[in-house]
Amino acid sequence: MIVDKLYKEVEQKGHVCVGLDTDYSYIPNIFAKNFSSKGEAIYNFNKEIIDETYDVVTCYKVQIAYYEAFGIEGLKAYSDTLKYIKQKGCISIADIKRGDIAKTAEMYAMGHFTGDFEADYITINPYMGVNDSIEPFISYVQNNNKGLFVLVRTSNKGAKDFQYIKNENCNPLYEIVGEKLEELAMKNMGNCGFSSIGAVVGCTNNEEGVSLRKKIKSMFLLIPGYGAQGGKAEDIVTYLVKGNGAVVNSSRGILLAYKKEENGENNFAKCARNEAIRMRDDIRSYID
Ligand SMILES: O=c1ccn([C@@H]2O[C@H](COP(=O)(O)O)[C@@H](O)[C@H]2O)c(=O)[nH]1
Repeated sequence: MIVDKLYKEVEQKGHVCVGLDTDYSYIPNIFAKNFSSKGEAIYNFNKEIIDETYDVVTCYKVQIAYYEAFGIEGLKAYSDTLKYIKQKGCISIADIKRGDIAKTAEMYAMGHFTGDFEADYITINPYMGVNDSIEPFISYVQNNNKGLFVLVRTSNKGAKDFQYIKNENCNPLYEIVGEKLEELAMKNMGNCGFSSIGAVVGCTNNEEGVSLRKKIKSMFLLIPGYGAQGGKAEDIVTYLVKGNGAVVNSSRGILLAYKKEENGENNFAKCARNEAIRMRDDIRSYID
């Protein structure tokens, strides 16, 4: 199962997931001017970042919004980036946050687990219910070595608007969602002790982190919120199980690391590498 590969990569390379949220405005002019289109510049920027980081990070999360925003050429850059991640032998997470009725979800599954936009993992929004939002993806998990990260508790401030609403027993919605998903996760376990059905849990609101982790024991976590959103390494440890069981995304923190260095524009990929190593070691320093 794909989760076994992810687990092994974390063992070997740490917890860092590089977020390729490649806003065209992030690309230094000195680099972008070598390309005839924005899409080409975005893809080649990603390629440089991947080449400089793939030996020190575990996976790449490609946020589709940044590519859709540039239409067809953006989607070509998206597709080429996913293919390049695969060519380097790395794991890709397509952050697409899809959720719809079952028939439509079947098409999302086909669209993002096969063909031009094929990724190893995708992110799913469970709001429309298990049968519709999640079931249509399960056959790919079981038969095609694919994985899901389902939104459970997100990293943004607005998470509190709905996800923290409590039922009559004082259980917040995110916990109820987590418990339901855990049942499904337990039916799709890898050999590493985690499931290929994982959860997105932000590291910015951690008050009930320990109790949430206990309720979703089998789920491998994708943790956004580190760095630019204020999440810290000490917040991550709550979600690890024997030092494994989660990858931690940083997008702006890594892609824009060059802005903090003198002459960084000429060495943006090297700066990304240094930041990825710093982040990896920062997280490791909290694991005993
Ligand atoms: O709860 C969530 C779920 C997804 N995201 C995504 O992660 C990255 C975060 O980017 P940073 O620049 O490291 O803040 C981005 O793609 C979000 O769409 C999230 O932030 N929170």
